[in-house]
Amino acid sequence: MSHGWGYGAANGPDKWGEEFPVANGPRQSPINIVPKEAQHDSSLKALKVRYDPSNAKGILNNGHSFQVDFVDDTDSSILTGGPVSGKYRLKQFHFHWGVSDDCGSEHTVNGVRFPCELHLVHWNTKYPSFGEAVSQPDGLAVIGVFLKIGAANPRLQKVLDNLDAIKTKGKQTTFSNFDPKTLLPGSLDYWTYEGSLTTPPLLESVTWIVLKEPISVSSSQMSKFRSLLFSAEGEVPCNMVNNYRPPQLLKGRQVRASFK
Ligand SMILES: COc1ccc(/C(C)=C/C(=O)O)cc1
Ligand SMILES: [Zn+2]
Repeated sequence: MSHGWGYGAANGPDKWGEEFPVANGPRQSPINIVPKEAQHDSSLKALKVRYDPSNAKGILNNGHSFQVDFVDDTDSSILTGGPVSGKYRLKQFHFHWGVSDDCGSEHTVNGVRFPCELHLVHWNTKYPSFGEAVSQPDGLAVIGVFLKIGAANPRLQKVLDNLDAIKTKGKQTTFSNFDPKTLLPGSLDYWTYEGSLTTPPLLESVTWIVLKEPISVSSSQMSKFRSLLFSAEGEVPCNMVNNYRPPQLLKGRQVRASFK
């Protein structure tokens, strides 16, 4: 690719393999989840997340999505249990969404796409930093949460209220006192499989934990996501939509379910 990766025809997911050959690797994400083919594994533990709202630091338009970054220099916001061993620290969360309500999620369920998907990115504290963990096969654990059109979500709105301040690529603002646990559904039942980052560098370092139960988002709230721009201030405006990678080949991987 002559210019940075993105989601357009010239630099989108079909082109990423030119610069990032692991795009065609054995454990790429996202995938289509087929519940009937996901085996219940009774040895899977319940997911445990404990986040300290004071760890929330800032919110950034990174030109591909927007992310909320967390202070990760202590074990105050961690994921334990579930399919992982040890402690994984929360680094950031971000979203993927479509140009309309009929697409946007990265994982699909029986081929069904949701309008949006939340990713909470955690790194394994057996490594000294996120930067070290991101290239290790057990380096990251990402919780994926589907968003389904329904009632407006007041907890999500606390995040969306900050998007006007980060409309263009590179803009960031402070974002404090927020507990990402408020974005999780009532049930923490999950599917899990071994996969990868879904954006370049597409490193195969992620234990995916995809929650079965979606959270709600209104169509009006989805329009707020779509008000962001991929482009920087002063550039030709390009709406930030369809920032999702389509499902990748399973290549023999097993998807396990924490529930019957
Ligand atoms: C080292 O650079 C990185 C770039 C992106 C990511 C993530 C967290 C990608 C994704 O969410 O798919 C990590 C590291
Ligand atoms: Zn993501």
